[in-house]
Amino acid sequence: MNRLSGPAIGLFGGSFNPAHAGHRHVADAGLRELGLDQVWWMVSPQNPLKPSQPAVQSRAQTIEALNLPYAMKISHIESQLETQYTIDLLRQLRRRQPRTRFVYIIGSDNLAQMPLWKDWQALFSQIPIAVIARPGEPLRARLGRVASQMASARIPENQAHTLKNRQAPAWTYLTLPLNPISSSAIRKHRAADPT
Ligand SMILES: Nc1ncnc2c1ncn2[C@@H]1O[C@H](COP(=O)(O)OP(=O)(O)OP(=O)(O)O)[C@@H](O)[C@H]1O
Ligand SMILES: O=C(O)c1ccc[n+]([C@@H]2O[C@H](COP(=O)([O-])O)[C@@H](O)[C@H]2O)c1
Repeated sequence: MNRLSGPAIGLFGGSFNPAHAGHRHVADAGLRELGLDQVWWMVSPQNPLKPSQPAVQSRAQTIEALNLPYAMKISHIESQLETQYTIDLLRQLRRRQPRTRFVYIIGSDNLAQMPLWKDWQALFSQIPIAVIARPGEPLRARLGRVASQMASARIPENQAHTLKNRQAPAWTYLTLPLNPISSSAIRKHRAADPT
């Protein structure tokens, strides 16, 4: 089962407009439930499926304000490699760090949306994926197209800590206590009460 022996790193991509405690909940799950050595908070320059985002640096500052623990890093790798699509980023990262055990981490809203991503099946064949349940999405995501198409590669939640050592395709769905926070709710609240 063990294909690589380097550090186990969770790749946690996001718009982070702004970063919030729900993101920390996801990254904590990466360290605790997946047993990863590090989680990289990769600030996406521009999610191809979202409207134009504020500058990367200003969004990164909202991550800094969360005072992340040592095992979590803010990463600008997507800006450095000039990738916009996750599959392109992963291919480059795997070439640059062939021994590292990368795990890709997403919230369940992104699993449901994944058929819109570039080459999503290739993404599953590149890297193990951990999906963290999110309010409003679990049933739709679990029963969605991606989950059913990838059903044979799914590993039980109680084996999540083995994901980092598995050959892709392999994924798990973590039904931790849900965290309801979202960036859009924060933006809406701020727009309504800018004081
Ligand atoms: N509360 C949460 N629970 C689980 N996953 C989350 C939560 N908040 C964000 N995520 C996940 O974190 C990643 C980055 O999310 P993102 O920066 O887009 O925040 P967001 O709150 O989803 O933003 P918006 O509301 O603007 O869409 C995504 O994979 C998303 O699914
Ligand atoms: O590769 C794609 O087609 C793709 C489409 C939508 C989103 N993503 C990635 O998904 C991650 C989460 O995005 P977001 O906006 O939901 O935080 C972020 O790293 C994006 O680059 C990737």
